[in-house]
Amino acid sequence: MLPPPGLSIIPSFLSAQQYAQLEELVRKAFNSSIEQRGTKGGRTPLDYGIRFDVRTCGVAANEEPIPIWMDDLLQQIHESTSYEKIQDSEDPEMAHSNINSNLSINSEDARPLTVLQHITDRNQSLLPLNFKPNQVTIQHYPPGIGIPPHIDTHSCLGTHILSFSLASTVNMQFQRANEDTKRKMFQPRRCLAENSQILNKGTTDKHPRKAKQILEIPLESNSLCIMAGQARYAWTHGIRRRNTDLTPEGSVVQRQDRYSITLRQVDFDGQCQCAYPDWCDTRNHAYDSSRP
Ligand SMILES: O=C(O)CCC(=O)C(=O)O
Ligand SMILES: [Fe+2]
Repeated sequence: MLPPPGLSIIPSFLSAQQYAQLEELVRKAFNSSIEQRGTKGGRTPLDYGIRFDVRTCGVAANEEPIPIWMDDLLQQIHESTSYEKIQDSEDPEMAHSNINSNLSINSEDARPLTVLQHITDRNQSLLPLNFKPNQVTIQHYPPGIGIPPHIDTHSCLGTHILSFSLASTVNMQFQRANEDTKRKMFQPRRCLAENSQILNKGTTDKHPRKAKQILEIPLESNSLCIMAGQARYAWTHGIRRRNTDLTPEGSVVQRQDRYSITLRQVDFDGQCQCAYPDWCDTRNHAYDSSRP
């Protein structure tokens, strides 16, 4: 099983100094925030630029601008657009098609796969030239906490979803969307599973669901994960609620406090043009994005 076309993971994204500075400021933002909106299934989100509500999957205005201390990260992301062959980037799946790997089928209790060494060719464009995130969410995941499998809302959240990881490595799971995904996505509260998931203390599922083809990929600190194409529109991503993960070599690692910075380009009137109508709220009229 290959990783979803359109997925890129860039390790050591910032210089060591820039990374250390950013991690300190992210921790500080949580400690000093007077405006914490409570936790979402154990995660604490802080939104900048525009507010994204993971429960309704909608966006709303937000007074808090993207802080200037994120400038190094934004600048480095901007530089990721300036690789050559920009003109080829219209089809993000092509731009990412050479994630070359020896990946194999993975089930929930198998070892995770790694794509950290499968970096997109630097001669390919990772992001469109006009990519400019206007919505940033920082999340804190204490050990044992995850995020249910989901596809970021098609209509309002743009063609590329970025996630920068800090502090702890965590395994992210990717799965091709299916009927079950559709049912969950277009029900009144898409992330209903959030609070009903059982905290799994083990490294792997006690009762792995058979035939579930799930790719598990470690996201190391200071790595940038870019989801485009199928990875963004037609595969779910999520993090299981557990205290430990397996490395690709099979060792058990204890999770630490993890932070992530998700960056998106929001279009309030967005009409998604993707090729995956099954998972698309623009095409699926049962979905009402104005729902509270
Ligand atoms: O924490 C992460 O790396 C991903 C977060 C995410 O998928 C989301 O907020 O939509
Ligand atoms: Fe997401």
